[in-house]
Amino acid sequence: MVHNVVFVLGPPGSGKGTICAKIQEDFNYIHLSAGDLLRAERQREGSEFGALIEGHITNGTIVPVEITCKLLENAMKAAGDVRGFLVDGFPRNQNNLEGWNAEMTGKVDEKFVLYLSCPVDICISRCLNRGQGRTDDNEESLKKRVVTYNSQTFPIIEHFEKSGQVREVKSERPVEEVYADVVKLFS
Ligand SMILES: Nc1ncnc2c1ncn2[C@@H]1O[C@H](COP(=O)(O)OP(=O)(O)OP(=O)(O)O)[C@@H](O)[C@H]1O
Ligand SMILES: O=c1ccn([C@@H]2O[C@H](COP(=O)(O)O)[C@@H](O)[C@H]2O)c(=O)[nH]1
Ligand SMILES: [Mg+2]
Repeated sequence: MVHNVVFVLGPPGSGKGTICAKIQEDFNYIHLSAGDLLRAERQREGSEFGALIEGHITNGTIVPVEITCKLLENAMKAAGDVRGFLVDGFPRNQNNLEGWNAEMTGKVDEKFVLYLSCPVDICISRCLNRGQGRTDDNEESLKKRVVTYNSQTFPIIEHFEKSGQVREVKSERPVEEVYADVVKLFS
């Protein structure tokens, strides 16, 4: 079975999780946040990757693709028959992209990349006020996450842009305005 996939990318705090939750509710797409899957794996008793994942999350660096891709693939297999998957926060660097392509080519139909663009100062302020107790929502980790985003993730968005796959939605606006533009891409 070939699964429809929409990648959702943008800086930390740009609203990826918020928008994906709304799409999931309205369009029978399943939201798979790579970060959430890694946080769950970090907490899983007996996981051999817990300490490694924690180190990467705190430092804003990127977990090797073998781990993240396996978590995503397992979640997709477990979901059953749905319209597609919103893969939130992945692929984040060249390693992620190459590993995903090696493992998933032929198993997925990549529809487009939803790029939520937002100025970094707004994103940082949103993360600092998110109130979810994330270990990486502090000034120090956020600085590192932004460096990683600019140096490794933005080039991946540029890569997709070159093949015409990117749909940019400006997400510094109120959620309902952002979502109204996103809906047009799924309708
Ligand atoms: N358009 C918006 N306007 C104002 N606040 C927003 C908007 N979108 C999201 N937020 C808020 O900003 C915070 C970050 O949003 P969210 O968790 O969706 O971002 P994210 O892109 O998934 O971040 P991360 O990459 O860190 O996981 C949350 O507290 C959310 O409620
Ligand atoms: O594909 C991924 C996704 C996430 N990470 C790590 O998790 C944190 C948090 O990710 P969010 O998308 O903000 O929830 C991120 O900074 C990375 O350390 C990853 O390695 N690979
Ligand atoms: Mg998120």
